[in-house]
Amino acid sequence: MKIIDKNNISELKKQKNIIILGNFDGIHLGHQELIKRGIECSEDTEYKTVLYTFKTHTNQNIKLLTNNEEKILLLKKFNLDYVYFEEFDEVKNLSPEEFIQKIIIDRLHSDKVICGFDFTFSKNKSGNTDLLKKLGQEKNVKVVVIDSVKDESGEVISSTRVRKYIEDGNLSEATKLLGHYPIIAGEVVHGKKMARQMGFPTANLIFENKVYPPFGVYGVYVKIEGDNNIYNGVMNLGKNPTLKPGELSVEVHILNFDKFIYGEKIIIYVLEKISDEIKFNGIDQLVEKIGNDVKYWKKKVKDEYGNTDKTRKF
Ligand SMILES: Cc1cc2nc3c(=O)[nH]c(=O)nc-3n(C[C@H](O)[C@H](O)[C@H](O)COP(=O)(O)O)c2cc1C
Ligand SMILES: Nc1ncnc2c1ncn2[C@@H]1O[C@H](COP(=O)(O)OP(=O)(O)O)[C@@H](O)[C@H]1O
Repeated sequence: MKIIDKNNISELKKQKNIIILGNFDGIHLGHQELIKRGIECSEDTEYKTVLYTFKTHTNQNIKLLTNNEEKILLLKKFNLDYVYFEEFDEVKNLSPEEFIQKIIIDRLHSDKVICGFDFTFSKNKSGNTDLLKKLGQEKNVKVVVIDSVKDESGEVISSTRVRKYIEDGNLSEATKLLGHYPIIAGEVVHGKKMARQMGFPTANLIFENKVYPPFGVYGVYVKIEGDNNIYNGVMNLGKNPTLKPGELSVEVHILNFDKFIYGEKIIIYVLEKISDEIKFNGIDQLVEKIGNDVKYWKKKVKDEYGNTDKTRKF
C-alpha cells in the first residue's frame, strides 16, 4: 500500500484505477465494506485500487476519531494499492463536472469510482450520488454506490455514532461499530521522568485535539512498530492532577516490558476503563493506586482476555 498525493502521482498513469471515495474517519465497518467492495471490483482486472481521502477532513468543525497516521495504520490490513491524500482546499470549490474531469479522470486516471450512499462532493456539497452517476454516464466513468451498512439493530453505522460512543465512554459499542478497538497511535515522547521513579515507567504520546474517551485509566493492548508482540498495558489519559496538574497527557505503562522506546511509533488499542484519575496529597498514595490499577488489569487479562486471540479486534 503506497501513500501518495498530487505531487507523487505519476505511477497512476501506468494503469487504470478504481477510486474509493470518502473521508474514512475511524475506518468503521461501513468504510470497511466500501473498501472491500472496491477491492473486489479490481480483482481479475488490470485495475489498481486507490482510496481517495483528504489531508484535512471536509468538515473542519468536528473532532476526529483518527488522524492521518492512524488512518494509514488501520488501512494497512486491507489489500489496497494506494491511499491518496487530497488537499481539500484544492477541490472544495470545483463544480461537480470539474471534479469528475479534473480529479477522477485527469489526475487519478480512472474510469471507475465507488462510494457510499451518502457521498457528497464539490462546491457547497452540491454533488450527490445521483449526480455522480449521471455525470459518470456522460463521461464514461462507471459509478458504483453501496448501500448503508447497518448494525444489528438496523441503525446505520457512522463516524458520528462512533464519536458519540467513545466520548460517552461506551467503548464496547464503539468497538462493535468500528470492527476494531479504538486506537491511539503516535511517537513516544519524553515526559517528566517521574513515572519510572515510581516503578511504573510510562510511554507518553502527544495529547491531540481529537476524540478521546473520558479521562481515566484504561486497560489496553500495545503494539510497537517493528516488534511483533502484542503487549498488555494500562493507559492513563487525562490531567495528571497529582504530579503534572494542568498538563494533558496520554501515557501507557506496558506490562512485562523494560526497554527505552523514545522516538518509536506505538499503537494503543483501548479496551475498557479501569479507574478514574484521583488527586492525591502524596506520591505514596499515588504509587499504591497505580499498583492497584496494574494488579486489577493483570488479573482481568488473565481471567478474561487471556488466550482469546480469536476474539481480539485489531
Ligand atoms: C495506571 C496509571 C494510573 C494513574 N492514575 C493516576 C491518578 O489516579 N491520579 C493522578 O494524578 N495521576 C495518575 N497517573 C499519572 C501519573 O501519576 C503521572 O502523572 C505520570 O505517570 C508521570 O508521568 P511521566 O513521568 O511519564 O511524565 C496514573 C498513571 C498510570 C500509568
Ligand atoms: N514498561 C514500560 N512501559 C512504558 N515505557 C517503558 C517501560 N519500560 C521502559 N519504558 C521506557 O521508559 C520511558 C518512560 O519512563 P518515564 O520515567 O515515565 O519517563 P518519561 O517521563 O520520559 O515518560 C518510556 O518512554 C520508555 O522509553
